[in-house]
Amino acid sequence: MSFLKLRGVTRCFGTAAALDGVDLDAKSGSRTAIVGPSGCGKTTLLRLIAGFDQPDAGTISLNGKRLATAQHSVPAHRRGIGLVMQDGALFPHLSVAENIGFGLARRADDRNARIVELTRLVGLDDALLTRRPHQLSGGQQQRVALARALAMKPRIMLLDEPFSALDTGLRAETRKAVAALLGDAGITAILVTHDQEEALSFADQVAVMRDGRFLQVGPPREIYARPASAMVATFLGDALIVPARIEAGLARTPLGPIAIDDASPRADASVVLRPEQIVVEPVSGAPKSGDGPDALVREAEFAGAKTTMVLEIAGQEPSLAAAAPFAVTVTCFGGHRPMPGDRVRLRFTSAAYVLPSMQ
Ligand SMILES: Nc1ncnc2c1ncn2[C@@H]1O[C@H](COP(=O)(O)OP(=O)(O)OP(=O)(O)O)[C@@H](O)[C@H]1O
Repeated sequence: MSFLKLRGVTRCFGTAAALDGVDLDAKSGSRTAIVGPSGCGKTTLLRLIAGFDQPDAGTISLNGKRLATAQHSVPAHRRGIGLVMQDGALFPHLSVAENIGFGLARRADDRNARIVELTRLVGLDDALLTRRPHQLSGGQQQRVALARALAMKPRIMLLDEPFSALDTGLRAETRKAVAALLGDAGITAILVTHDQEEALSFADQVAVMRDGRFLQVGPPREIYARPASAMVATFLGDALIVPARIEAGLARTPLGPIAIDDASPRADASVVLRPEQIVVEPVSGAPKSGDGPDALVREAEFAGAKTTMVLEIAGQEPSLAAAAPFAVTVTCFGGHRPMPGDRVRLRFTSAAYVLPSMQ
């Protein structure tokens, strides 16, 4: 059963709808990531769930009880919802211990023991308890913010880009630690992020948002492999999207015929290939069966494990409305690191996915 349930949640500022009829179901103990471009409504949604703002229409329910409608709103402090923000929002004049214990009863006998317990729970050393927030690293500050939120024993933890100020290594490490901790405590988490990798690795449910609506909601593997539209495909990672005519179980494309997932014949379609399905090799000898087209490397941006290239390919399917020569941007991983001017051959290692929608 759904623990957190949103139905038709709408919030307008002036005439513009920041949220436009959002539905969401999150099971108890699950982790949902909301991902989308800047200004699409992610923070507005978290603020409504937290109780800092009220919907103009729709309902927000938690465990079968209504938290908010346009007419009624349970105050934020009665919702049992924790919130961790991008910058941690720690109180700068308080020590780490005072920050963590902020919401705990001052006179409680076990206050200090609970602060130490929470400190250890988030992987911090007790020695940091006397420090002020500015004497901590960004990652340590985020863990203190998390401990402070956990102290209130929330039923739901809302995380608004909590890792974005951290550098890459620390970010991945903190994210993993937080996911494990929330999982162990059985706390339902809603994470807002710009970062698709973060969304896919953190969550068991990803919601892709645009212009105040969810374009697609689903498990990370499903939504990555079977995006509902080109926008979802490109938002969740690098994608090569090519126009296609689907016939006889194959996609006829400007890159030549490409094997596809099962799909019915269609004159006007698009297929998606992810970088891990594309091998870029030096041209050697005649093409073998199953090889893709040869191409000229126009641009190549080397970024360590991956190289992103603009390739020029002699259009192979003149009936498709794609300019010949056809230019594609391809990201590939692997040992071959082509340079501009090189000739390369493409090979697709698994079937492409036919997008259900042309948008
Ligand atoms: N208090 C407000 N008054 C007027 N407009 C607002 C208000 N809060 C948000 N908006 C508008 O609502 C839309 C959604 O904003 P929101 O902050 O939810 O987006 P976001 O997806 O969190 O963006 P970002 O990723 O940049 O933080 C934006 O167009 C924003 O300008």
